[in-house]
Amino acid sequence: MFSGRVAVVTGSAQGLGKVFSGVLLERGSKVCISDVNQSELEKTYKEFKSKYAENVISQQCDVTDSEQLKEVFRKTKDTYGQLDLVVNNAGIVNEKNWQQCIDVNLNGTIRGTMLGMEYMRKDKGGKGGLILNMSSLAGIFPVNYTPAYAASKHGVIGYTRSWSMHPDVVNNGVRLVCLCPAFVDTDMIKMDDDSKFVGTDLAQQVIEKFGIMSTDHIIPVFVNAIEDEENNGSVISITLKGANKIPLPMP
Ligand SMILES: NC(=O)c1ccc[n+]([C@@H]2O[C@H](COP(=O)([O-])OP(=O)(O)OC[C@H]3O[C@@H](n4cnc5c(N)ncnc54)[C@H](O)[C@@H]3O)[C@@H](O)[C@H]2O)c1
Ligand SMILES: CCCCC[C@H](O)CC\C=C/C=C/C=C/[C@@H](O)[C@@H](O)CCCC(=O)O
Repeated sequence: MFSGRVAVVTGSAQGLGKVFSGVLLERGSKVCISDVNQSELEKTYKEFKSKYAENVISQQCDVTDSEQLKEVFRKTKDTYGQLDLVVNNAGIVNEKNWQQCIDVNLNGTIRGTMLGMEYMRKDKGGKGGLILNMSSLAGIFPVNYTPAYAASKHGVIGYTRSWSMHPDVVNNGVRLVCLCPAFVDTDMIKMDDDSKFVGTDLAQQVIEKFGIMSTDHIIPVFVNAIEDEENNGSVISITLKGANKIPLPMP
């Protein structure tokens, strides 16, 4: 299931993207890691390269820049000859610069999804595959201290679910899944920047309610989404209590 498969993971210099890339490499996949943060990307690349040799390549990429993202896909296909998995993981929290928040989280995911479909659809020369989009519990609940972030993550769910129901996509072997974790122990949840939230105290209260998961907590759900080839269109919440498929709300 993993051995010999080829993946693109955005925002993979650190945090969940780095963890996901490590999981794939450990299981024998080939991975193109990419991130806007060149210095952190270089460090992660060196670390992975020493363990996984030619199974890892790296390409700096800001997901708000279509040409840079296209280059990630081009390089991956040129190097490994195929593409089987796209993890649209790059994300930020920034309520002051809410435009950037939407552009990275939602538009970046849309760009990555479109490229993923272009490279993996059977009618376009691909072999089918999985597009795994990172949403959040903030894509399911309203979040009063990060409204733009919540909007971006709600958008990721709507976008992913919509394509997963399109016959041209389903019939050409591409499936799409959304992961929606609560708080995970990465730099994202650090209260280190006033521009992130509109009310750090409000954020703190919700973090206390949900607790903080280790990145390890997310791995089995990530692995299962890849292994379960029947899984298309799922939106999966992940909290300390476990993982649950969120049913479609009916009007
Ligand atoms: N940590 C959490 O509590 C949590 C919970 C739910 C969902 N998520 C989502 O998981 C994903 C990963 O977040 P994380 O917790 O690992 O955060 P993180 O801040 O540790 O990592 C995010 C990575 O994305 C990169 N990035 C930021 N802007 C980018 C851009 N324009 N182009 C390319 N890369 C960019 C960063 O440089 C960083 O390496 C995000 O989509 C986030 O919204 C995180
Ligand atoms: C502060 C860090 C910002 C990063 C956000 C991460 O993506 C994680 C967001 C995770 C969960 C947020 C949930 C918020 C829910 C509340 O606003 C509330 O509505 C939930 C109420 C649920 C209940 O009462 O059962």
